[in-house]
Amino acid sequence: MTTPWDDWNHVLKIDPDKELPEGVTYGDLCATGTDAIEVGGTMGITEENMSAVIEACAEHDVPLYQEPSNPQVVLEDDALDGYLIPTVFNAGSPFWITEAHKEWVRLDDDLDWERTTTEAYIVMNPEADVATLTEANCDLEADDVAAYATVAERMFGQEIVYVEYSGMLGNEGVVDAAANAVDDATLFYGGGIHDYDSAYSMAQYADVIVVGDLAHDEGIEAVQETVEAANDV
Ligand SMILES: CC(C)=CCC/C(C)=C/CC/C(C)=C/CC/C(C)=C/COP(=O)(O)OP(=O)(O)O
Ligand SMILES: O=P(O)(O)OC[C@@H](O)CO
Ligand SMILES: [Mg+2]
Repeated sequence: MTTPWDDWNHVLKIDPDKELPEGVTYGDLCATGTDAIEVGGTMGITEENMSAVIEACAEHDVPLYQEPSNPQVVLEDDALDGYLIPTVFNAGSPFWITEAHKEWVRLDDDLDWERTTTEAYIVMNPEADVATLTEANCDLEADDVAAYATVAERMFGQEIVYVEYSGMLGNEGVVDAAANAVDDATLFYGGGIHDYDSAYSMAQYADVIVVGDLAHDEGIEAVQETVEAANDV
């Protein structure tokens, strides 16, 4: 089976709760050469701020995905190419593994399964909002992460395994181990990518690097450098 993310090297994650640098537009971000835009964040996400970003990006020619942090903010919008739904494999509470998902399915009997895919998160930065929210056990060695990645792919049939260091640059050995542990699944890496070299270092192992805060903190040229690195590996 081929999936859109088979061909991706770079994803730009836009947080609807964060501002853009002065003079930067969503259109500029869409035109950085990134392979896809993911709209999502952990805290402060509402239907209003989500739809504002999705509307602004929809006018531009780049694949557009929503990454909802809870069922209440999922938007039905034809401009979206799909929904990437997190499930946190090392969460401390089952709510973030399957329970939020159960509630979503219970409350919506008309889900768009064709456009819905889960992402098997392994959350690694204990300081990140996503770690606090999900009570993730981030005290993991490379072999733990590799085993989670294998469980995600082989036992739970996950197409996307996501090593998430949101807010900090991760450990290359950990990402390498995760890469070696998956076969067909697409490995996403995100966290702390801030320039060409950091992007290149993680793109050596991950199939797709995800760049987030850089777009909000630095702007276009910095993001373009990371796109270049992702495509140079
Ligand atoms: C069932 C549905 C529709 C949703 C549930 C989805 C789940 C399980 C979400 C839990 C994990 C989560 C909140 C993912 C959101 C994406 C993410 C990891 C964003 C990065 O977050 P941080 O960088 O930690 O947070 P901020 O940038 O918001 O501070
Ligand atoms: O914001 P950064 O640290 O780039 O992380 C990107 C992404 O993995 C967050 O979910
Ligand atoms: Mg963040």
